[in-house]
Amino acid sequence: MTSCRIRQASRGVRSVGYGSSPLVEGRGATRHVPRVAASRRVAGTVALDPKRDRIETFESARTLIRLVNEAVVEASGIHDDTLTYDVVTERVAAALTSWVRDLDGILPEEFVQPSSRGYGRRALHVNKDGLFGIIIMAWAPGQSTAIHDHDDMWCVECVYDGRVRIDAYDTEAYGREDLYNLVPAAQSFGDVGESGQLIPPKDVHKISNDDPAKMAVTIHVYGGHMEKCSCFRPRPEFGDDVFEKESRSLFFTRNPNWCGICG
Ligand SMILES: N[C@@H](CS(=O)O)C(=O)O
Ligand SMILES: [Fe+2]
Repeated sequence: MTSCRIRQASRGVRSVGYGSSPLVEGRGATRHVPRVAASRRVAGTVALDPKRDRIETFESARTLIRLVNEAVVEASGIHDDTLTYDVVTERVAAALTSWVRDLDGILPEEFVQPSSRGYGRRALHVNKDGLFGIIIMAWAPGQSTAIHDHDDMWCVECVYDGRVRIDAYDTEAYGREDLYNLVPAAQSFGDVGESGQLIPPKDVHKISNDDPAKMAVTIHVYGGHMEKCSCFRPRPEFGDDVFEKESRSLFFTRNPNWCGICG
């Protein structure tokens, strides 16, 4: 459950967006090269200063956290019946889009690395009062989620790099508590700087990077600490569109190469 004091009033899925990013071979692993701020691109070349760039990415990430915090806290502090999930998600979506597009936001490179064990999932920030969490996801070509929900939390997703596909589903009771008919409801694609909202109970979806060659990176803001969600497993013995709902724990991607002095 979200600890956000925001009343749910409407629901829906809106499209997200993505762009392109190169993959280069690093030492022993494929390395994803983060986007470079547009202001640093000069006639197709980039003036690189690795140390300055590195510091700049953390400064930029702090700006992202501040903008999201302002959007959520302002919306949460208003005790008004007219305030809905729509308000907070729209404010957060505007903050994310503005950070990516207008501010040329750039993330520290460890957040955008692919993982061979499924899409990369790394926490950038968890609000100390449990109001929201910002998770960065890195999608290698072909990687995707299972069909899942968001444990009753609102969510805003924004494309930072590449392009993702979002498949949304409607759920219908099947006649047994843990079984549901899933009906494909909407398919959309997100490009760089585009944001989309997912508001329960209309939040059953799957995200994938179906580009065969390009990475995608997305920024996800949830209305709390999301430590579990429900996944929907096909149960063809009951019918082609019948799925069983199962609770799953969510984990963060670990990369042992991050620590240079590990014993
Ligand atoms: N909800 C997924 C990513 S997405 O499909 O919204 C996760 O937290 O890993
Ligand atoms: Fe999700």
